[in-house]
Amino acid sequence: MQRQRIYEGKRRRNPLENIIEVANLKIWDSRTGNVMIQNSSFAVKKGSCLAIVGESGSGKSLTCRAIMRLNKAGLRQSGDILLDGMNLSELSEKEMRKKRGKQLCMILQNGMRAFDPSCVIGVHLKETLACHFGWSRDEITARMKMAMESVLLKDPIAVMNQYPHQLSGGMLQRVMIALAIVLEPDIVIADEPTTALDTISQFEVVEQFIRLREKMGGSMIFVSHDLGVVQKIADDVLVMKEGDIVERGTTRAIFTEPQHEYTQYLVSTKLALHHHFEIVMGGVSVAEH
Ligand SMILES: Nc1ncnc2c1ncn2[C@@H]1O[C@H](COP(=O)(O)OP(=O)(O)OP(=O)(O)O)[C@@H](O)[C@H]1O
Repeated sequence: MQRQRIYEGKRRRNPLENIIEVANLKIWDSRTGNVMIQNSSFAVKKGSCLAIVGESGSGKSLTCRAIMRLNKAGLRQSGDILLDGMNLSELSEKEMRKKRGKQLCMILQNGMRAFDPSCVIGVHLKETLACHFGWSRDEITARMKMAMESVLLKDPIAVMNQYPHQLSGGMLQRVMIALAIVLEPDIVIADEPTTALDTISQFEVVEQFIRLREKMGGSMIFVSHDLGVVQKIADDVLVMKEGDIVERGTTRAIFTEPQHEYTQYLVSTKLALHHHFEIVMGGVSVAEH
């Protein structure tokens, strides 16, 4: 059924329910023949947030990078990835570059890796935005300033004049979120965006992600180890284990009635850890909801 719809042409005529559809995704290492993702199919509904959870090495990042077509050389992928009905697997690298940033925006685990270390943040932001929009430098600065203020970055102009290494991990993630606000992509893919941060920055950055969703009304894939955060931000959850999707469902269903033994294990252990985090932060425990 899903595959049939995929081959109706590059773009379907009817308004679609899903912003992303992944069908029969397989990822393997062409050098060793090792298959990391066997056969993965899932969809992200328009305007919703899909969380991908699972232990380290379960294939979450490979899946995200496959959507962006950014997996490292040597890794191959097959299957179909539709963005609003358009099959990304059929696009040339040049066409794909136009989609990245403008329509598909990825926020990485480590902000330091996202920015060019040799130039100040503002240069990177201007180059990125100038490549997608015909805005003047002043217009770009004004839009970025407004977005940066909205994610509570004080003195955006000073931030734009600093090098990545001069900013904290939390600040860099907020700059990335501000950039996503300006880019207004069809979907934001956030791959463990809070993992590299200290506890206080994690808390603040998650709040900004929640606001980003409210602002964009947008679609999101949110990869996280932290099920407490997932419970706050996601509408639906995919659970991955060793390259397979072992369970999927609404966030409520996953947390209240996990079916798979592995999901039951994740929910019980991770919520216990998050409970500790909430106590340390003085917030309300998710377990109390
Ligand atoms: N460039 C690569 N070449 C070969 N194998 C890779 C490559 N990148 C990832 N893998 C392997 O693919 C599997 C899935 O990795 P992936 O990074 O997607 O896991 P993950 O679920 O995102 O884990 P983490 O939470 O630690 O980021 C792992 O076994 C990993 O070693």
